[in-house]
Amino acid sequence: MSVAPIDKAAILAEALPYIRSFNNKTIVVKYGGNAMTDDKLKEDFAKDIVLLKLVGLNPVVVHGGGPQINELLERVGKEGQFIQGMRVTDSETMDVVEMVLGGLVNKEIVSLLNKHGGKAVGITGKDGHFIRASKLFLKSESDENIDIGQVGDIEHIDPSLVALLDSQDFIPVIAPIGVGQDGEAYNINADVVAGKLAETLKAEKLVLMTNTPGVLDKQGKLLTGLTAAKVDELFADGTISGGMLPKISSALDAAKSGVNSVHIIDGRVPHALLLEILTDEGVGTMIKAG
Ligand SMILES: Nc1ncnc2c1ncn2[C@@H]1O[C@H](COP(=O)(O)OP(=O)(O)O)[C@@H](O)[C@H]1O
Ligand SMILES: CC(=O)N[C@@H](CCC(=O)OP(=O)(O)O)C(=O)O
Repeated sequence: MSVAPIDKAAILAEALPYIRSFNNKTIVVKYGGNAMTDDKLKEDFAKDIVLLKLVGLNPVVVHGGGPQINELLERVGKEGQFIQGMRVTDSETMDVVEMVLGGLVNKEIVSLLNKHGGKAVGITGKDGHFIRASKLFLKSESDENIDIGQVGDIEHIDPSLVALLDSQDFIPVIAPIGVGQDGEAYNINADVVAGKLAETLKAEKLVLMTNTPGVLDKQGKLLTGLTAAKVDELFADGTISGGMLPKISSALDAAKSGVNSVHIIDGRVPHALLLEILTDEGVGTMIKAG
């Protein structure tokens, strides 16, 4: 479909108020492993991030890689297991998680951003000890601890490394791995890292990119706006499950902690990020604290 020149100009002009009001503001973008499937989409994502940086915003990328971890686990004869949306992580799985998140996925995103003119730097929470974590225990329905291995609960995020990179025009690309007291690695859900980082950096926006149009109701209809009360309802009646559980909890925590706007959007839609940030187009689900 070709767009008339006057319409193209109108679309560009529509971006001006957004570029102005987000000037120098931090935007945390979580790039989910499920949204990373297609090469063309990955290129488009990288171009969008570089464009945001060059027009004066401060994008910070946190990436996942759940499906990519599953793929390598399968190759070594292991099957991924999840409880409440969190991967059960024994020490062998932790090695695979570090290889895939800290190595393959992180460096692929860094390369793509740099190919399109960005100055991306890939880091994990071990770098400068910037994400400190301790062992996470999930709770059963009868309030008993469930041990899922080397999965981390974030104790503290030090914003100075990310701020330093931002100040020198680098784009931080963060793998969700935390570090414990004795230097041990912890696997942390990427949505949890993105939400906590957005809070710590006092980000203007948190955008979670995934593989659904947003949060769907039981009939599969998109819910464009969610409040805390509605989220409780959806948790209670089982509308939200699997990977959407930590995603919504993190989104809501970030909204409650002062992140101005929090969105879950469909990373399979080309340039969904630009549509969300620089146009009047509402895409996906917006999560509000109230
Ligand atoms: N109510 C819901 N609306 C949309 N997706 C949901 C819902 N409940 C569970 N999901 C699941 O959550 C998935 C997204 O979470 P996840 O697989 O962790 O993706 P990502 O890798 O992007 O973090 C969707 O693909 C879908 O299968
Ligand atoms: C504890 C836990 O579940 N960690 C995740 C980290 C990666 C992730 O969150 O990836 P997505 O965003 O693609 O789902 C995992 O091991 O899969």
